Amino acid sequence: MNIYIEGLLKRYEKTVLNIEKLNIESGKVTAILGLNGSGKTTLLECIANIKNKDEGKIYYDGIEDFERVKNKIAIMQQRPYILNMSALDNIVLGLKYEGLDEKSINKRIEKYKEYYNLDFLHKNAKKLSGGETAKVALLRVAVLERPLLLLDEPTANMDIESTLMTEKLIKDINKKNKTTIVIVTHDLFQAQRLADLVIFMDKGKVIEYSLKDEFFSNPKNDLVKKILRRSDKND
Ligand SMILES: Nc1ncnc2c1ncn2[C@@H]1O[C@H](COP(=O)(O)OP(=O)(O)OP(=O)(O)O)[C@@H](O)[C@H]1O
Repeated sequence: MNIYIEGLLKRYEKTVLNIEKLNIESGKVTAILGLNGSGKTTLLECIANIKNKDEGKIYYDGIEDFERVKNKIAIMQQRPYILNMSALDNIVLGLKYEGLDEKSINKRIEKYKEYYNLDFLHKNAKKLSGGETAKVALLRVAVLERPLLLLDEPTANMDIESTLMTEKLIKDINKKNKTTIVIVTHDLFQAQRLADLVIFMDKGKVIEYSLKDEFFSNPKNDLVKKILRRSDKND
């Protein structure tokens, strides 16, 4: 699903999002990087219509009416809302809601189970660790197989192995289902491993947006240059 954004403004006490034009390409993985408070989550949540924008337009495959496309979009939020039931029930709830029968649900779950050691599936999801909770939250949206998947720091609480498996899962979803994926991350290496395109945000604006290789080898913006130079020195 293609996303085209025009004149997007979001204000609280001050303006936190101010995007003149942004095109998120269909079928690609786009990583959003940026410092704390730069507007990454707000952008993702405006796209998912969780937050109301103050001004501007967002087109989904050319359609501006969110109601017509809402069933094509899934979002994993930074602080996912976990229901007081088993981990497995949390994961299958969306599929049940969509009216899938038990056989189709089991088939769908089997497809995604191989990525992690899910020995906590029958535990109450409220009692899971941070990393386990993140896996439930991610699988819950992955199994829906919607054309647009928005992921807000999905691996922030995961160990290295789980992070790499999550990246494999994200790549597989993108390749097999041609899903458009937008992922917010603080991990430059993750963006390097995963993304086709990279966006860098600062103070609510997109200050750099390019193909991944171009972003890392030849950034245009001074702040981005400085950050990439510093991360090189820390290697
Ligand atoms: N409900 C709210 N009320 C007031 N200000 C808010 C609200 N939600 C977000 N903000 C402010 O909007 C700005 C952008 O926040 P946002 O969460 O989008 O940043 P972010 O880039 O995702 O940050 P981080 O990397 O820390 O997750 C911040 O200054 C934040 O304090």
